[in-house]
Amino acid sequence: MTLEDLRERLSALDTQLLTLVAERQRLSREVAEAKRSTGRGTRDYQRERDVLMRARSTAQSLELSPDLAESVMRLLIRGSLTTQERLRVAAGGQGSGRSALVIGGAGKMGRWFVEFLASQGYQVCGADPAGRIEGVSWVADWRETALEHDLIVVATPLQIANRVLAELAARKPRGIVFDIGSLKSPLRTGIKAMQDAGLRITSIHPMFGPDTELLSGRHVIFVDAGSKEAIDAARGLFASTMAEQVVMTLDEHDRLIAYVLGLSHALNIAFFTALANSGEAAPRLAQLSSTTYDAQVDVATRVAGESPDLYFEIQSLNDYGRESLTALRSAVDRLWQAVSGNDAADFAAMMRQGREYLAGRVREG
Ligand SMILES: C=C(O[C@@H]1C=C(C(=O)O)C=C[C@H]1O)C(=O)O
Repeated sequence: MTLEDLRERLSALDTQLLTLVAERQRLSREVAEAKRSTGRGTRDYQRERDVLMRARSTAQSLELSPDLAESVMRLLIRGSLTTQERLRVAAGGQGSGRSALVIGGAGKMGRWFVEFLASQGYQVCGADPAGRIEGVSWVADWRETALEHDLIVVATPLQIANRVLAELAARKPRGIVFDIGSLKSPLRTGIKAMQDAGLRITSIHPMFGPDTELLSGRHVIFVDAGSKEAIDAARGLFASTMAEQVVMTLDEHDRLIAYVLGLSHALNIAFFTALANSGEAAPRLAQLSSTTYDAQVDVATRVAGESPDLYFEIQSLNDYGRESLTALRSAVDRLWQAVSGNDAADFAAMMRQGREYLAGRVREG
């Protein structure tokens, strides 16, 4: 057989494989329906384990790599979970007959919320001078609307969000209002103005990016701003997803985020800055690779591609931001001391402490 013949056979096989994948996706939609009618949850870890174990043993008998089989099955399970979650969100949606306004609707997370709310049956209006989404009713300036919506989502950059909340407090909308800011300290005065006006305000932080399709394994943080009705409604929006809900206070949120976002961004910024300043070594590094270096470069590349304005806000506007940066500086100092002082014992102590700490927080893949 020629190379062309062989490739033709491969292409035919690929079509067959994808036809089967489509069939699997169709069946998983039926499974979603069966689970919903019997009141069962979407995700079933036991079943997933069985599917993966079965794939591994089938692979073995076919002389195929069990790791390859497992990776393929993980992708397929992810695909079917995404489909099932979407169906459940649509079926469980409380938006029918209700309206929502997304202020900052053309931004990355604003768009995510426009689509998420529309999929729950909300009549969504976007407000953003910077752009619009085709097929969605839109105003450039939210102040032009009568603010009669059942739900108002504030999805603008942080400092604007604080001003929007303060202005909303003066307009006294009857609906439930929440922001989706990555930090809450810069929103303190806006949230307080809403509380003082007796309005239904809460504050949420979806811990995922705008490209996220499957919420399983993701967290959504809900900050209690004193209105039970508002926090319950916001939590209700995510009830039919598989996202994990966490409730905390404003200060607790920012202290944790100083590490979860602040520290990890800072570490990557320090990493690529050190690399970029490495002079002659830099071009040669590109030709080498090691597992750790490649993985770190991947993360750093994503960080370097993010918005400098947002990332600066995340560092500078957090009341607790200096705490995590100081922790990073002390850690680098200690490493410096251990290495330059030839202190192998302290170096080993750092490694051991890290291993023990990280072993306590392994997450499911
Ligand atoms: C399809 C199902 O739903 C989910 C997806 C699975 C899969 O794609 O194999 C397995 C378990 C569930 O988490 C199911 O429960 O069978």
